[in-house]
Amino acid sequence: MALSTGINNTYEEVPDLAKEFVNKAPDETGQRPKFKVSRDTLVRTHQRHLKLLSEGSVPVRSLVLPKPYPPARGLVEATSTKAVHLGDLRIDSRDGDAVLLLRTITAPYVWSSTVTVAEDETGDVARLTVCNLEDNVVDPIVTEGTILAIRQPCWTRLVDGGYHIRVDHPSDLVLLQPNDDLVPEAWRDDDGQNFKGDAAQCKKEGDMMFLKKRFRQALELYTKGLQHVSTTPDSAAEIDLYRKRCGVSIVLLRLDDAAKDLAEAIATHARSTPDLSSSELADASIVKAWLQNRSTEDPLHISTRIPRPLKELAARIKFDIGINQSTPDYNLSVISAYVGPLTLHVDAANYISDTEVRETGSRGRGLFAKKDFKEGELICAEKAFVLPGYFMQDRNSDCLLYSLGDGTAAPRPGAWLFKELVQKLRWNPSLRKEFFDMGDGGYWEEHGWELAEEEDIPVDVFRVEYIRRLNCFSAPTRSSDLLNQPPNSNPELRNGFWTHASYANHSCLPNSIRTFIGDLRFLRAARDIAAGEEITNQYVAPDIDIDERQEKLRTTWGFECDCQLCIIDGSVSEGTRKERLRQFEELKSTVMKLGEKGAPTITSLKKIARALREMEILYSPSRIEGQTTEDPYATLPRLALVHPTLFLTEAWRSVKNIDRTIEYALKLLRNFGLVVTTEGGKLEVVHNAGFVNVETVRALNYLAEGYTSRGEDELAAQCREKAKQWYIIITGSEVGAEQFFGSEQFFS
Ligand SMILES: C[S@@+](CC[C@H](N)C(=O)[O-])C[C@H]1O[C@@H](n2cnc3c(N)ncnc32)[C@H](O)[C@@H]1O
Repeated sequence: MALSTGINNTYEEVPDLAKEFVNKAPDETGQRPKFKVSRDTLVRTHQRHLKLLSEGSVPVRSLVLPKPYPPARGLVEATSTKAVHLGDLRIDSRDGDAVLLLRTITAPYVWSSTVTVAEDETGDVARLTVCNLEDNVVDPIVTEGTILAIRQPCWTRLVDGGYHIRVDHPSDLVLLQPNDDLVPEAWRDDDGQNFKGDAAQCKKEGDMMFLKKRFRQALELYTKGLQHVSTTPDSAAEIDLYRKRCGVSIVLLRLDDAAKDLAEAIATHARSTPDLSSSELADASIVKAWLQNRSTEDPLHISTRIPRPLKELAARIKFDIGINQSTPDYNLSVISAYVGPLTLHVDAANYISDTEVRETGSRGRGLFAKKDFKEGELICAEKAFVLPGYFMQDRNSDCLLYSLGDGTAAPRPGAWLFKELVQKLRWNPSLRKEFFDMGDGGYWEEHGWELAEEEDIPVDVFRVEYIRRLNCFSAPTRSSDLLNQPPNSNPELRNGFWTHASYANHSCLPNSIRTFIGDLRFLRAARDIAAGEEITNQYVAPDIDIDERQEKLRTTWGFECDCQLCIIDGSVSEGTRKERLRQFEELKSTVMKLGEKGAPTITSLKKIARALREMEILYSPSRIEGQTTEDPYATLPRLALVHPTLFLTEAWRSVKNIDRTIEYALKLLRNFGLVVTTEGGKLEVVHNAGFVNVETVRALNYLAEGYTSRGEDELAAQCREKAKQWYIIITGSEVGAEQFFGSEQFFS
């Protein structure tokens, strides 16, 4: 579908207008709408929008979250709910017990949200907008004739002056079956349009729908088939229908339902197999518990005692829910070869057992080592809770997320992650606890919302978004892919969510490095870590300027870093800080101009080296308050010096000056806080501040080249060894190392 500007499309919210409206329009809370729109007008407007949609007259998807309000809680029951009609509703005024029954009278418009026209029992009509639904045009959820219960309904004003019924939280919308107790008598007899075949026909028709990607219709047909076999037992058909419905649920990320159906399929198979009929496999609740227990163990040997198709589904469900193994046992080259933009999700168990989450004292909870880890060792590996897959190049997948409550906005990676998180949480109550245990920045507590002991955790979309923002990570398809990007390219990264490793707090001087291969996220030790030590990670590479650095951490994650680098950078006088930045910018522009002229001359390099020496003075003890002799930067990164040193290292290398290349490569490592000595022909990293990155790997490789040229082969080999170790730390595995190191130009 070609996207257009969406002119005349009033179903699509324009975020800037919506923001202005929310902040400036007079408060009409509790009032009745000023006018009613007739059924004809609503339907006509809707038909026009359906036409726009089919013509592609839609803008980029904008998901707009209004000002926060809590979701409806508990279950909708015919006895305990307060039935209301459209005529009873007020503007922005929600009653937690009220339920509005609606029946849709049009096909849905599905783009940024699902929009339809619906009537209540009295025949009154309204535009209904359902946001945050995992809806699509091919397989819509709210089709014409759907009966819905809207919880805590109210009128919401539209920017163009109209009114609609808007639903944001998944629990505020309940799709009802025509025979549900809540459904009014007059709407009950809708069976006429339904498929009337027997179990076999339901299955056949369901398969057809599945092939057409009409997954929800397939689900309905398999359910109907199962209703048939409940009255005319046929275990083979029953197993088949449960298995098929399980497969559809997996596609729709409904893992709880999938586990339930597969458990039924396995139990039915066991009951109808003489050898198994009296085994635990005949008890669906035991099988379901095994499917969801997060363990790789199979003490009942379930997977070896069931037919292959069921075994494969069991593996699929267990991997998708997440299983934990106690050893870091991964074939990374196989996993890496499998992974691609369309195959992000790998079949692998998590390894998290040698780390634990506990209170830190001042930074909330943190991740801690349960054993000693050597530099480079895998600390933990974890499959994503959610990592959306979509085509980066496809404009149709463009999507933006706006939160009108706090005025924030997120581009496509965050928007899709939000959408998929809502979907996964909505359909899998068993996975909610681990997600909602993550920090939401105090949002839920601030409002005084608490849950009863046994209460199902509601999917509050605003809370989901707070948790997403504070805990998600940007991920490339493979970390090693980033090494092959052209300089200064800024590839779009996906946004994903990993629950265990996300407890690692930030430090600018981290002891672990995170990497990604598909949806597997690895943490490796950037230096030796002792049992009991907190594991830290750089959320973002620190800015040179401490104020900018803290500002970024404050606005994105709500804290200021107090690592040793931040303490020392923060104790430098403002004058010196400004001077560092000024000299850095000046040098940067000199270097850029030089780059434009082609190969640098020796004279120009010497000039830059002189300027760098002057900058080094700005890091001397005399420049730091209260310091006289001791150098507070002795083992700390000197961030303003990194880029000029990097330039000089590469420039000396390009003019084949071996001694200078070695000198500046060592300086580069030092300026990253990696203090390296080569005394006695032995490479030793005497201090490692945690800045292991592609530049430091390259610096080691340049050292190896240089020492080789000087005939110092032993030292060169040690540099190469270290470079390879660091390559694994920064990419997660040794895949691609040969290509990376082989492509480097050696001195001739
Ligand atoms: C991804 S979570 C880490 C786990 C978090 N500490 C918790 O208890 O859920 C990110 C949040 O942790 C806290 N945090 C992370 N690093 C921190 C640090 N260096 N100092 C203070 N707070 C930090 C901030 O509240 C941040 O929003």
